[in-house]
Amino acid sequence: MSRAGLDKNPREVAEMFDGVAKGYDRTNSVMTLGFDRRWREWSRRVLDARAGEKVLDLAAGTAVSTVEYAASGAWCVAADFSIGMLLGGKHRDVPKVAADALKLPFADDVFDAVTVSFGIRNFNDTEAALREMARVVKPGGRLVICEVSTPTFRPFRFVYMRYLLKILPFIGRFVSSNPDAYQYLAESMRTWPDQRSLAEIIAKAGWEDVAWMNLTFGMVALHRATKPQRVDG
Ligand SMILES: C[S@@+](CC[C@H](N)C(=O)[O-])C[C@H]1O[C@@H](n2cnc3c(N)ncnc32)[C@H](O)[C@@H]1O
Repeated sequence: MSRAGLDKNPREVAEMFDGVAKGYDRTNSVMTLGFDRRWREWSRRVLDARAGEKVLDLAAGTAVSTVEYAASGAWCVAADFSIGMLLGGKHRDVPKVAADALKLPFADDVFDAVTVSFGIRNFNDTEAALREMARVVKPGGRLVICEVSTPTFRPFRFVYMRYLLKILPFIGRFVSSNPDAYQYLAESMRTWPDQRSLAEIIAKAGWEDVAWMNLTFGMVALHRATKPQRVDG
């Protein structure tokens, strides 16, 4: 079965996710020991979507987070370029759109908020995607990113980087239909920027008030930011 390389070729990434879509939700819960529920819960709280708002859940996969945001009464759309993943979430009653994060099929300034959970690490140009997200969000609109990150407690970080990420592909052999994808998962996690570096990329892409909070010892981080208000004149 296919896996993407670290150049994150969009076709390879989409094919890889098509290949793991069946059973993705279950595998995800097993691999995270159920912590994914808590991380999604925190994302929902930080996003703070309200009735009447329009929210873009980008790289939404099976729309597992999208339905959680939609429970607030906001209009939430799940966008992803893996049709397999979107189909995997067909039982979830939210609008779904096939879309590439680097070329979104939406007009400028239409969403109140944009969010990405465990997706941005797979984009082949992080900064360009962040600029594209800023384009579709209204001035003053919000960005929330939930992504794996770098554990903050030094001894744990050592064990995590040295051992846990190494056994991930091995575990993938037992729980996934595409074990090679778990090799990619471990490699992409090891090479992903830490909390501060990602905050700098977000700011460089034009977002302001960038801040983050660590979840589960920093294994996951939630970054939030705001699109600057338009300056007249
Ligand atoms: C690990 S899954 C996360 C899915 C979901 N957000 C969740 O929290 O379970 C990553 C998703 O990112 C999507 N993705 C990766 N690169 C993308 C891109 N350039 N445009 C749109 N979706 C992308 C993949 O297709 C996949 O569904």
